[in-house]
Amino acid sequence: MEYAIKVTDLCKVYPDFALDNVSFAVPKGCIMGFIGENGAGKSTTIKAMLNLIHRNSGTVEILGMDLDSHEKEIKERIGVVFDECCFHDNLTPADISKILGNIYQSWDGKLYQTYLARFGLGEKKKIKEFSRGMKMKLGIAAALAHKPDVLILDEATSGLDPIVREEILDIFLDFIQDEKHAILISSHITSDLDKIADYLTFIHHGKIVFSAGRDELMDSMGVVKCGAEDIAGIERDQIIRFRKNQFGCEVLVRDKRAVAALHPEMVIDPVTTESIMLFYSRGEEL
Ligand SMILES: Nc1ncnc2c1ncn2[C@@H]1O[C@H](COP(=O)(O)OP(=O)(O)OP(=O)(O)O)[C@@H](O)[C@H]1O
Repeated sequence: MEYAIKVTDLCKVYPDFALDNVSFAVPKGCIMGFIGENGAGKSTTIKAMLNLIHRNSGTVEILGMDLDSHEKEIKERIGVVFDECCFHDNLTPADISKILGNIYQSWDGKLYQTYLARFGLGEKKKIKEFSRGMKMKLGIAAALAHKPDVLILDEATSGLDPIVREEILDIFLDFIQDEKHAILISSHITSDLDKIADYLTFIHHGKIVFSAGRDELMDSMGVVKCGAEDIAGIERDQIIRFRKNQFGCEVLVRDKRAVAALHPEMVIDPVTTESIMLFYSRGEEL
């Protein structure tokens, strides 16, 4: 498999937080959803992957190039959007086109204008007059207009209403039709990831808990609904996490078919990205 992004043993130490040997890889032609609760380390990983903050150790390869030795070439071929607008308030979208046209060899002013029109953004309006959602859309238009091969998005759809979000998700799905392309997207909006992500990487307290195909996860894992006393009957190696509630217990199991075969009487619900996150973040281990 060819990878667009390969992060290996990335470590970053802050006084009260550390990224602990973070490793994951995004295959070409795929969208990777990067999930984890607030403070789990998603933005720190993304910033360290882009050399925006110093990393203590680890390597990052993007499009087959090492970040440290090919930073300039890599930055020409990736589009990055953060949840905070990175353009000065007094600029207009037209100013940004001039600036980015001087930075990126592959800047396509016409394509940029097409996205501005599609997102309903006036070229002459100052960014300080933009709403949060408009700023996010501007960031996405700018990231796409230099025709990158890889998009890296940190909470880039968080300020957008459901209609615009759906439009942006369609743009991402279009983008990925080119099998040389790839997207890494961190998001708390797990329903968006359920629509577009091929892979999910889950980070918890600075450590990767899993990085796997979303279909594979959804197809294998299940949530057993049972009484607290029934947990003991489930095979120990099947239990990932459990949560008690007022009605009994919910157990996230590794292989729902194997559990169903052994316990035909048990009710097993499908998982969602959100339920997996909740079990890992809030659930208990046996
Ligand atoms: N410059 C910094 N100095 C010290 N600690 C920092 C710094 N930046 C981030 N951290 C800490 O790193 C941890 C991870 O933060 P990070 O922003 O990566 O989380 P996140 O998963 O992106 O969270 P969110 O979903 O809330 O955006 C937090 O505990 C945060 O306080």
